[in-house]
Amino acid sequence: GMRRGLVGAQARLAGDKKSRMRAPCTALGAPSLIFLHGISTISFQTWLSQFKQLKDYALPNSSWSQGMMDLYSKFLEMCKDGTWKRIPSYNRTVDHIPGKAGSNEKEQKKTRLFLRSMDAEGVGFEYAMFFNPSEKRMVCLFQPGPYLEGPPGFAHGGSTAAIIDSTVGSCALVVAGRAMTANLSINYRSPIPLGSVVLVDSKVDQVEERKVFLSCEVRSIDGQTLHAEATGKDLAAGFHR
Ligand SMILES: CCCCCCCCCCCC(=O)SCCNC(=O)CCNC(=O)[C@H](O)C(C)(C)COP(=O)(O)OP(=O)(O)OC[C@H]1O[C@@H](n2cnc3c(N)ncnc32)[C@H](O)[C@@H]1OP(=O)(O)O
Repeated sequence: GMRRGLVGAQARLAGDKKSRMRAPCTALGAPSLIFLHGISTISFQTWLSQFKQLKDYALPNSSWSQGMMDLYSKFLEMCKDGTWKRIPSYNRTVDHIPGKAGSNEKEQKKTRLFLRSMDAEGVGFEYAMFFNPSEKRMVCLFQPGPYLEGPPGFAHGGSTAAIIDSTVGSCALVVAGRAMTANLSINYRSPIPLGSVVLVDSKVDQVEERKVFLSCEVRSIDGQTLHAEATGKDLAAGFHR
């Protein structure tokens, strides 16, 4: 139903030459409001994002291994009943903030989300996140590329810290609203081979006023290898008083 609604909306927009001629610059404004009816907010935003040219980087590309693709499909399947939600990923933090997406302010144009700083596909951080609201759990499918090397053939500890921080941080963000990582403690248990796929699995354990306590494990797909474990504390809001 949702898909049919979108296709219908696009067809109507494309076919409505009169309104396009009358107001070519308001394709995002008035006409889109008409189509809001009957379309869920999320799918509407997804549909809208194509006009704002926001590229979602958490979608499969040719660098993804079969293991990454299989895992991604498995999580997409688990999204169907609403248990899990796919989290889109843009290359600027500001585009994740509702109401600020697609903002063209000069200064913001120059910034990039650290994990999306490499343009070539597959060389750096390839990842996709899924959120489970009832478990307050954020899982990140992560395939480290060749430019994240630390020890020969293995991921740099800083890159592991970065993906853990982002996963834990996104989890805190979704659960508690605006949040900053105040503390992150990582134990590295076994090196992560470059090009392999691991699961970064984080959850909120406790919330005490502004303090959000999180834990995280990085494991191989089969769960047999523990690569890293971490605990973190995020502080929600208040930091921008
Ligand atoms: C959806 C997709 C989106 C995708 C979007 C992408 C997501 C990316 C996420 C990236 C996440 C990051 O990298 S964040 C960037 C890295 N982090 C930072 O730069 C944070 C730098 N630090 C700070 O700005 C500040 O220290 C804060 C905000 C963390 C805390 O300052 P504050 O707000 O003034 O709080 P403060 O009064 O000091 O402390 C409040 C209480 O917390 C405790 N507390 C404070 N700091 C700590 C600490 N490090 N460890 C333990 N406890 C602490 C205090 O003891 C106190 O407890 P009590 O006395 O009340 O009991």
